[in-house]
Amino acid sequence: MPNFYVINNPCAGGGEQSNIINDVKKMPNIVAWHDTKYRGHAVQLAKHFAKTLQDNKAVILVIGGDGSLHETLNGLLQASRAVAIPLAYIPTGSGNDFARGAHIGSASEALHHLKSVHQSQILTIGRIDGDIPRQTTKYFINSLGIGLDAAVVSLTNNSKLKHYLNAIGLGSMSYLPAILSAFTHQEAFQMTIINGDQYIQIPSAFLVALTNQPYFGGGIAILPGADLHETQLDIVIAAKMSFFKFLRMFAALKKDGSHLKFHTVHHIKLLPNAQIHVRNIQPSQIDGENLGIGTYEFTVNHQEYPFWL
Ligand SMILES: Nc1ncnc2c1ncn2[C@@H]1O[C@H](COP(=O)(O)OP(=O)(O)OP(=O)(O)O)[C@@H](O)[C@H]1O
Repeated sequence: MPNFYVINNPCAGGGEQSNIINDVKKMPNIVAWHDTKYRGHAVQLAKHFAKTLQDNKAVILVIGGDGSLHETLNGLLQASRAVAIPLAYIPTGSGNDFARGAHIGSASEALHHLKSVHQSQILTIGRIDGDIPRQTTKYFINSLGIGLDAAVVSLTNNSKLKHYLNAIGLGSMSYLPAILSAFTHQEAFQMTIINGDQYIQIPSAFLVALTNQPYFGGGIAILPGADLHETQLDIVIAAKMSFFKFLRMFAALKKDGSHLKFHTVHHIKLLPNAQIHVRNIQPSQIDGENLGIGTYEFTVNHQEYPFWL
């Protein structure tokens, strides 16, 4: 039986998950419990665990949304520990895209499933090095977006509507009004991708999603065929289009994933050390968390991480 070291975001999903929290607390193998107290706290807690834990049965159990899982993964990897500590997860956020991609279901299903896991499994995560927009290394579990989806994340995370929709169990719907608002303000921008020996120029990018799994934005299947087990990352780029065409593309995405056949949508499988350059100032998001605005010049790679799922 693993020893669970818990990082719980009490504010995830609007803080409406007290029943699940009580059930998790009853598990006999919880050896440490930390509630996050501020944005970024999970990074510090995870880094501390990675630097100090000497328990070879340790598993870090994250309870929260994609943002808390993202922070924990980054904290664990920033500590450069020789042997990685596996990550378990119970989704209590608003969007819960990782839970969808990993097929672990709702919080109660994930808790039920967690009790039957006996070993970790290796999943792929993304790693970016460079100016994003500041010089740094970051890891993502779901996606990194530049342009429209990042503007949507920024509007959603700052909206009161998310709070109200969370309260009535419709948190994942909170992205829809933001999509409509962001569309009217988002300008097209130029980007360059160096992928192996291919030099690809996109003159009027609008939405850029570097993705590790099918979902982003609270259940939007941007790349239906993607798989967390696949040792590869993809990039989906939508060029600027009319609002009418955007609605048609969105309808195709919702219906059967045929948005990828639109000539305004590009899908590229990324090779190791792919380089992304965006010289216009744009917003960006990583796993649903705002990264701010800036220009971009970074390298993308995939790597493995053990998950207790
Ligand atoms: N005590 C806290 N007070 C305020 N913010 C917090 C606290 N603890 C964590 N956070 C921040 O809350 C943000 C959102 O967390 P999280 O992603 O877990 O939930 P969510 O946004 O509801 O879910 P999802 O990302 O799946 O939509 C993160 O940036 C995290 O750092």
